[in-house]
Amino acid sequence: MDLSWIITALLLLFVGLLIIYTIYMSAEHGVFRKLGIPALTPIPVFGNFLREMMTGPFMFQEELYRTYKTDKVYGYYSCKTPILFIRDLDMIRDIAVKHFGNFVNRREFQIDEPLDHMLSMLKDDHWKNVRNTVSPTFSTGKLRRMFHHISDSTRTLVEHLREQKISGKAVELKHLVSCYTMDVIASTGFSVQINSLQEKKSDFVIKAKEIMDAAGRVIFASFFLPFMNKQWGKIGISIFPKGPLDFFSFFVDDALKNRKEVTNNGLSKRNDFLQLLLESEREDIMDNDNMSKDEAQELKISTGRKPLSHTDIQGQAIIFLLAGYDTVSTVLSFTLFLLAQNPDCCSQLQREIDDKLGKRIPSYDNMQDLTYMDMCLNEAMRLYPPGFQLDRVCNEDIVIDGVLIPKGMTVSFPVFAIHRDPEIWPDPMRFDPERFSQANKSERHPYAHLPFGQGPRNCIGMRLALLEIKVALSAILQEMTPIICSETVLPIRLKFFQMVAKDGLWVKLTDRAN
Ligand code: HEM
Repeated sequence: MDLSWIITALLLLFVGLLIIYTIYMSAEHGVFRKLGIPALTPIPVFGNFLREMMTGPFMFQEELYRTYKTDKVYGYYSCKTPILFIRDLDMIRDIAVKHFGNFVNRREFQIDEPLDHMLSMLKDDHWKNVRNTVSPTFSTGKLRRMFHHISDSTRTLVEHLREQKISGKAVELKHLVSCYTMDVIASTGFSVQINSLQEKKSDFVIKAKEIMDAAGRVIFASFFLPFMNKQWGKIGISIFPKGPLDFFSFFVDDALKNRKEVTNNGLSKRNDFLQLLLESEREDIMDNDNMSKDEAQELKISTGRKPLSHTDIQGQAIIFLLAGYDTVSTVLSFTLFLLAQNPDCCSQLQREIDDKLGKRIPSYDNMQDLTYMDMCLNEAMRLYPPGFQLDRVCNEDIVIDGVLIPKGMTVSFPVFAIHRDPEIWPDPMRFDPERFSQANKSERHPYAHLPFGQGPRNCIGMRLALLEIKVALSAILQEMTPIICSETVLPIRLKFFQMVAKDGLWVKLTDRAN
């Protein structure tokens, strides 16, 4: 055959595929017009994705929130997928709580096993079963038993900060605090003792970071090649880096094997997340001698619970790592930074700590009555919420408050924009913990503040997260004060796609005595 024929045939094939791809990617681009919902005008294939990428998700969310100021809901297209933003707080409540049964699942992303078994990704009854099984891990009794792990990691962090304070050097809070949260996860999750501040070469730290850095690739694959979802594995391509995933899968398998031997030999058990997952494999958990009556009761309530599969267990071990690392370090580092910027609030918080704790090492019980600390944390999470956009997928046509939401539609809560809405939060960029006093709170819509989401699918790790943050914050502020310094860059500018300060969160630490 003549070469020019081959080239023409290939060209035609390419153009044909391009047309099919364009039609496929743009097939749903008229949905908001049909529903009579205001929306951005999409361009073929990309929808409004390019605009979102150019503006960055934070600014994009705020821009739309301002544009559709008078609308309860409005839409945009994330490549192929229509996304319905819900601006109205009553509607958010209805979706997250009242009609939860119709909005159980989240938007699907392309991920490989065992990541597709992580709680955050599971659907319907599978999600319900795993959530019921994992929930007791975060009960008071369990958190109390994990507390010494948190205490130990806090001591390491404070010792390091003390050295920095003495040297008079500026510190970048996000980096330091991330090392702390990695240590806490390794110990509370897996009873692995690491010191990330010293051992930067620890396999655990390196592999965990590699997994977390792969998020961009997952988004790209899911948005532009949605028809390939679930197909990558079949053609031998792993969207997530295979090495670190295997590392964690083997790590979990190995730990589970050892634990089973310990249990079978009647030796004493570990108090960590992995141990609880292991126990969930067994159906005789109600008679487990390692549980308090309350905890056993909590489990009994979840009747019909099936034991978790091995892949389920691997998935939960990995989500424990992914969900608990960056979120906690973001909140803790921004809170310390905002306190450095607002010395009056910092002094008030230190007075509360002095009052409730004195110089004692923070204990589990002390953490429950630090009300001003709760107010500071809530205010920091208002300004810098790690979960800045939350979504649910509608599983049956439903009309809420006069708006028809069709089956399959992804609805999204614009948390970042709601948290900075001047009509809800006057002078929104000002750090003002008083916004969370009982009196001020009672005057506001309860769904105006959503740092941990809402309803049955909210953050399962909230209590552990707050405990970690409060213990570290108390121990640091008991003996030192963060202050802004010549290295501090203000105002805070966020990275394009992450809740991370572009220029770092630089402060100096001074002695309380000064
Ligand atoms: C300050 C730290 C944290 C923040 C701000 C945070 C925030 C969130 C948010 C906003 C959601 C989505 C909720 C929704 O859709 O309504 C979520 C879900 C989740 N979080 Fe957290 N989180 C934090 C720490 C943690 C920790 C420490 C863990 C576990 C160790 C954890 C585990 C999870 C899991 C498993 C889900 C998915 C729950 C489900 O789908 O049922 N989070 N988190």
